[in-house]
Amino acid sequence: MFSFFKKKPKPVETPAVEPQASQPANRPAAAPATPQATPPATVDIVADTTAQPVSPTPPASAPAVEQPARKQSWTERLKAGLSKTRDKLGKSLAGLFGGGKIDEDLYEELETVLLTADMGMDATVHLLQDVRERVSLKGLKDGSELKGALKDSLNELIHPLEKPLDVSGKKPFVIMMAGVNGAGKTTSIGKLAKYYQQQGKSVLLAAGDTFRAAAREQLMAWGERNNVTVIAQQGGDAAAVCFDAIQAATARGIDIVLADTAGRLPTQLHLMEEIKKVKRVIQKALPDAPHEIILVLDANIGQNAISQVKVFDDALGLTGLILTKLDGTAKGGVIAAIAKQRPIPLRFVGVGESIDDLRPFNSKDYVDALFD
Ligand SMILES: Nc1nc2c(ncn2[C@@H]2O[C@H](COP(=O)(O)OP(=O)(O)OP(=O)(O)O)[C@@H](O)[C@H]2O)c(=O)[nH]1
Repeated sequence: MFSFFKKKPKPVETPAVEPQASQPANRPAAAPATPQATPPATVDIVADTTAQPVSPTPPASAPAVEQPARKQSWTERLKAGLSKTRDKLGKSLAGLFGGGKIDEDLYEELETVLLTADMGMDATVHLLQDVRERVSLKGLKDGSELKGALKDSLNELIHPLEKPLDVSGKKPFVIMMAGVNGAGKTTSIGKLAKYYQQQGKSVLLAAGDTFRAAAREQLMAWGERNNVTVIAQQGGDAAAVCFDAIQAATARGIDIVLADTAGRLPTQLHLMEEIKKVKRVIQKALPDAPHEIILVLDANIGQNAISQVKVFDDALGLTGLILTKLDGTAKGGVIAAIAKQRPIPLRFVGVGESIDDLRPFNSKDYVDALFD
């Protein structure tokens, strides 16, 4: 019934990122279908990959990722990734920071700029109040001095989200992923698996997205290329896949289990019930698991992120967030909205499709990349 494969483990010091191995587990070009309450009548057969050699070429569904001639540093990539938000914010702020008296008109303009960067009303009101206090405390007079005050204020607001995920102390450490369709769960799992592998940790993947056959194949192909065990099941029970994966990880002394789940909208109540069941079954497999429940958010959705965070948090008790696709949006200000309205630790941010484009969130780097 269960089909899983494992490549012979290579030494941990396996050369970090070969061009092929560096590709994230990409989805096929076709848009994902909204999952159905019941699994599709016909399901792609999961090949028994136990004895299959590693394919030297990536599957068609994994588009090539161009490697830059010179590898950019993370700060450079973060800055490049946030360029859309920065352009929008920066252009508007340039007028405000350009000089001139700090007066009510200027505060009004600042309010508009913050709202259009998707910071949301609560965070905007908070930031304005805080900037006003800083201005009066420091006796600032000129608009050009506002930039520093705003940077400090924003950093203070979002800094509490900077809580790197500590995966030590539990073995296996079980991370469960949740989110809407196409948010970037499967891709993030591939990136995280590589991230933890590079730290010398053993990783096992649970292909719990049993609605989208391509997601399972995506994970299996990725696991095969990167010597990571993937537990997959042909058919519809995500909870069973996760249960099986945790048992396998426990038996093999694996450090980290990354459990994928199907994309779902917070309004699809039956699917929200299904994901609660996945969590309960994980708890049955290992009483204190899942140790981390991450909601993966696509930064393009801006303010909608807040309602997603609230519903998934109420259903599952989120312990972390991943914000993907910051590179494709001018809505990077949504982090401030999250910090104000539901401050769940932002474990990682994604600024691109390459394997290195997912990193732990650092509030100062983020603010610097946004303003400088
Ligand atoms: N530009 C950019 N693209 C990203 C990022 N993260 C993920 N993607 C892309 O987003 C698309 C969707 O990613 P998936 O990982 O398949 O999404 P998913 O949440 O697993 O989707 P479902 O299985 O339908 O729930 C893929 O094309 C990814 O390459 C990012 O940080 N930046």
